[in-house]
Amino acid sequence: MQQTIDTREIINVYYGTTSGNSSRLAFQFADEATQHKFIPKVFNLKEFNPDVFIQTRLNIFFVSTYGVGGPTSDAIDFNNWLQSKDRKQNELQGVHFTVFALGNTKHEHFCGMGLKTDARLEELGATRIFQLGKGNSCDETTDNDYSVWVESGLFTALEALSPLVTVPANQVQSSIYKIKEFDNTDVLVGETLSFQAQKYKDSHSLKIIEIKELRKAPSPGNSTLYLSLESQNIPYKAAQNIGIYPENSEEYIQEICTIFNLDPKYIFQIETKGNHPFPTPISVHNYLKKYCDFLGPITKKQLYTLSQLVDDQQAKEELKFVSSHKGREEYDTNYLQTRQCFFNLVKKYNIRNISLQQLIELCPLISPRYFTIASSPLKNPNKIEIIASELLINKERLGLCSQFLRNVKVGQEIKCFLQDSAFLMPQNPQAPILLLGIGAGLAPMRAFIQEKDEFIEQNRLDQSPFKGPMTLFFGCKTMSDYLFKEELEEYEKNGTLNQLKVAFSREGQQIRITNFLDVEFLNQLLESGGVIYVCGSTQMGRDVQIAIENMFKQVRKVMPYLAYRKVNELEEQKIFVKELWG
Ligand SMILES: Cc1cc2nc3c(=O)[nH]c(=O)nc-3n(C[C@H](O)[C@H](O)[C@H](O)COP(=O)(O)O)c2cc1C
Repeated sequence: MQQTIDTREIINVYYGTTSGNSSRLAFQFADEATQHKFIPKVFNLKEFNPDVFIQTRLNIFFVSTYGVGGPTSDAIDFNNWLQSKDRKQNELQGVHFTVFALGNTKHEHFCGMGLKTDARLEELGATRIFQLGKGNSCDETTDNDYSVWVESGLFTALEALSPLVTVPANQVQSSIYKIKEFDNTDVLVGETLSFQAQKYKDSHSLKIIEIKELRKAPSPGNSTLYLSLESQNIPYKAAQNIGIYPENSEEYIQEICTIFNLDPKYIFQIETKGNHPFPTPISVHNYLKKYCDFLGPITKKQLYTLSQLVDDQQAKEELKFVSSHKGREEYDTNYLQTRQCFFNLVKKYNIRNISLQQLIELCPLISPRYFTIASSPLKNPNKIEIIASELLINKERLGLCSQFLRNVKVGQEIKCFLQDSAFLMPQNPQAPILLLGIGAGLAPMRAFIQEKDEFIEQNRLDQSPFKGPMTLFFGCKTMSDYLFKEELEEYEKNGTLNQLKVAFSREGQQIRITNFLDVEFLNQLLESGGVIYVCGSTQMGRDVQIAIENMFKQVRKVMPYLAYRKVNELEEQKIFVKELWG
């Protein structure tokens, strides 16, 4: 008898992102849609194809807002297409859509891009399936806002539009990818890669020319590496961002191969009707090394699959529960906050029956890790320098990138790409500059100092973007964490830095750099057209924000409720520039 299967329609899931929030939610939605028996297909908006869009009934958009209510760079072409005057009235009739808009209430045009997308789709005749959702990153509630939105009836609305149908099993692509052994006689046809895989393929391979430890007494999790990469004439800017693709270590690769009984030398190709997730033919070893993220935060799709495979009944129930919407709090507290990953759980539950094909469908691609370049191309035209602090997860294992960087060797090439950071040169070259950095947050500050120093060395200070006085306040725990001590002191001695102050938070008087931010000092700096650059932890960013608010309240007598807005205005005018993490 022919086997049948209950299924719903295809849903196209589009996302436009810069820092990954939209893509994370798009993939999370896809996992949840699969559990509701839909067939989701996720696309970055760079891959947006109007013909595919118009022919697909169900569409969901996850779009973030940047600039003045504008799109992310990967969504610019889509936005131009959608907003173009060439669009005809009712051109999108028959298309059904819903939008989840991402933004931050600290910005004036909160969720502007999502709002514009939602309104324009309706204007062109598309039918809204469900009301627009908004995710606010101000207090990091985006994920919760998403959950609340979904729970307010998104799947009920989708299911009402697309009832279950029973079809012969062979008509449904139960899996997006099919694995096929690579046969040398195969004629290779150029594959279309997914957006992320194409980005990886297009990235540079830069050779490591030097690696050294910057701390005097490093220990696991308390180590800061300096890496110098051959820039191969690739033009770069001081304090630009560099995205580095980490790779899994040989020990982990071997362990995964043993657990799932995979032959690392097996070479395979992928058959798919969609885009290829990574370039093939490829060996299992290279797939596991370069692409398979089995150490990242556990996804709901992975938890659901593990619940199907685990033998223990209690574990089965728990995994199923946390993969569902009802279990979202437990998922957050017990799995995300404790940094559980696929690799750990597979070992914990002794799960061995996962095929290569399932692994490819379950594990996302390894994503790039971003660093801010710590050198100036003017001083170092042939090399790009990076400072990388090690990350220890749960006090027991190094993060994927930390492991990768700890094991790389001089001469090895690493995959990376460059992109602009928030640290742009000041608009007014005469502006006094205040640089505030803690730990590896010294990177962009060092790049700017080097840039100024080189202009001075070349006797061209009049052409420099940093003609005004430059001050650096650097924060670290102890004297042994004082990065580039001699170099920074030399910059102060030769006058590149007009002032250098270092705050040791665990030594002597235990001070933080915010202790240096006297309200009168800040007022004077800003009155003389100064610019403040901050790089470090989110907590430090908040502390600096509070120090500036205090200046507005105490010196300029601004009403307390307006002080916060005043600091936001400084941010919008690029007078207060920050790049924060963690
Ligand atoms: C430079 C910059 C500009 C931003 N501009 C806006 C804005 O105009 N309106 C808004 O609502 N959010 C704005 N945001 C907030 C982002 O949209 C929000 O953090 C979002 O969650 C990022 O999503 P992503 O990780 O997918 O890129 C901005 C964020 C940055 C870093």
